[in-house]
Amino acid sequence: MIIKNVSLETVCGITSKLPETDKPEIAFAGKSNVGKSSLINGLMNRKALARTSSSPGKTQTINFYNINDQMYLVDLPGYGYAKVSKSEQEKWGKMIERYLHGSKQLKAVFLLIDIRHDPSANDRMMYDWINHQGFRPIIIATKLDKIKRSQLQKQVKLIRTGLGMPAQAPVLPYSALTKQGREEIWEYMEQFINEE
Ligand SMILES: Nc1nc2c(ncn2[C@@H]2O[C@H](COP(=O)(O)OP(=O)(O)OP(=O)(O)O)[C@@H](O)[C@H]2O)c(=O)[nH]1
Repeated sequence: MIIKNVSLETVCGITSKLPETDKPEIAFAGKSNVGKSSLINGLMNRKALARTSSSPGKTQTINFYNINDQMYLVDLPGYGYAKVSKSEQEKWGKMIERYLHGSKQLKAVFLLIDIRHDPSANDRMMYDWINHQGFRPIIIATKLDKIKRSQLQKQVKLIRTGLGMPAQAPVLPYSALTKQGREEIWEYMEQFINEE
């Protein structure tokens, strides 16, 4: 997709009413600090519209980015950040559930996993949960530039096994530094957007 204009259209806090948009939505989930804001900025060709930070746990809102008045990228709050209280995390869990369950326009959910690490218990829970909500999560393995090329297959396999993924399901590696993988992710997103 050629990005002509993007804007942060809606920011939802924990008690906000979720918007009912009339354009396809693609959502992004992942644990705090996995590189979600960096990915969303990269997909939008923007340096810093989505907040990036080295202090994790900042994104405690659901953000709707309008792309070309054609679709929305939906940034879900990062999970698993220890400094956010259990009760707060539970509230967010319910809010995300409300969104996944309630959105009429949600076409796909991408789940981000750091390519260097085994998926955590929280990652597995999120993966199962997205499945349970009726979506097939597409995995994006972030921070590709942090591993050697020779480690790629091994790390992808760790992610597959760790999440219990079916053989054909894709794992899309991405680096926010080099933008490697950006086109493949857009190709996937466009398939979902064009699907009826
Ligand atoms: N080397 C490298 N660093 C990355 C990459 N993606 C993100 N980072 C860094 O990882 C840190 C976290 O990135 P963010 O994009 O803020 O992560 P987030 O998932 O939005 O984090 P939360 O706000 O906690 O939800 C930042 O210091 C980024 O610069 C990547 O592909 N390569």
